[in-house]
Amino acid sequence: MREIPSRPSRAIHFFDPSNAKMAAKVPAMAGTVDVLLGNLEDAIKADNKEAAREGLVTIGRETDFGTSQLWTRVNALDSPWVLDDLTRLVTEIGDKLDVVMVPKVQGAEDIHYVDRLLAQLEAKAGVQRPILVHAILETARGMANVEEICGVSPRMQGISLGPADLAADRRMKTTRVGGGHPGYLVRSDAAKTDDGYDVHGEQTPRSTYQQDLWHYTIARMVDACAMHGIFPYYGPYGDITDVVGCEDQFRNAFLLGCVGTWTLHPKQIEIAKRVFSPAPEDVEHAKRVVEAMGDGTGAVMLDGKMEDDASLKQCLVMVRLAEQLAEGDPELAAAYGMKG
Ligand SMILES: CC(C)(COP(=O)(O)OP(=O)(O)OC[C@H]1O[C@@H](n2cnc3c(N)ncnc32)[C@H](O)[C@@H]1OP(=O)(O)O)[C@@H](O)C(=O)NCCC(=O)NCCSC(=O)C[C@](C)(O)C(=O)O
Ligand SMILES: [Mg+2]
Repeated sequence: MREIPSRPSRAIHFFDPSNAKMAAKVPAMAGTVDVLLGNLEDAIKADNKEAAREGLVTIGRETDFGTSQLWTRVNALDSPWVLDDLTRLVTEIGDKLDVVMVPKVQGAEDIHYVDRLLAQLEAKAGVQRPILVHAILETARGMANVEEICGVSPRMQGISLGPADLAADRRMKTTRVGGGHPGYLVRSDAAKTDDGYDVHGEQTPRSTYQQDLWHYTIARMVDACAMHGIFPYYGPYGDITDVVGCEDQFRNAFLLGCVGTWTLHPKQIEIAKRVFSPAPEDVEHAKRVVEAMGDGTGAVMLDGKMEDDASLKQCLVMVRLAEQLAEGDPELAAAYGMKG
């Protein structure tokens, strides 16, 4: 495989295959979510690890996933479960499994190990197409090695941010699973008063703006992925009830270059699909720029703004993403004025 297939993956929807109620919902979700991910790692009770693995084997065998991809998140490489996770899943449902997500990746050696093991198991099981690998960025060492991790194997499909483990490993002082923090802010300067500076804002209030705790991490992850032609994703937004904060965090990641995010609860799926599909008005504008730029060289004025070779490239990113999403979604195709 020379190029990682680019398929829509706006929402990577997590489910617990050992939870009968959740598992029962999966067949009906197939075809409506870009990625369905059977989670075996954190959030699955230790006593349920085997039930989750076997539950995923059953779901994998019995479900017609339609246009959805099937991914899994296996247990960590230093856990007692991962060897059985990989062995059982590849030999039983390897032909259905698109991507294996590996948690707590520290460096190239972790991906080498998974790559070799997958190759051995695929050969043993007669799986005809390579199963791809996705790493979660959730340790400081993984972060320091992110460029190397992205380029270490032709199986590397992408990287997601793991904000909870990463925060703990870095000793950040947030206890939230992703999202911002009200204490991480900047404050405007104090106003000058006759007797000095009004540092307490008693006469002139000092405005504050919350900043994005994850900006550096996501931006660096996006660069590392782009450099190696693989795909970056935001991760979980743990405050399920805060749909507004969730949408904002997802959109920041979309604007910075991420192609998708995780969804932990059904109500986050619609948010992810909306945010990671470009807005129809942005696609419309991008199409007008492409049209106006003719052979793609030189500079033109459109609505009072300069457009040139570089802005044309920005617009092509938007148009190509819209085309890809329109292909499988008649509603989006209509909104974008494209062929479905
Ligand atoms: C948050 C929880 C406990 C709330 O679960 P709940 O049952 O309390 O929620 P609910 O609102 O009452 O659920 C409504 C209905 O939706 C169902 N439901 C609920 N969730 C799902 C789902 N995902 N997929 C399919 N169905 C779902 C649920 O079964 C229920 O069905 P019902 O109407 O028939 O009673 C639950 O949604 C859940 O367990 N979600 C997945 C959590 C998960 O996978 N966490 C791990 C990823 S984040 C992580 O690991 C960190 C990271 C990256 O590693 C790092 O930053 O370090
Ligand atoms: Mg984690």
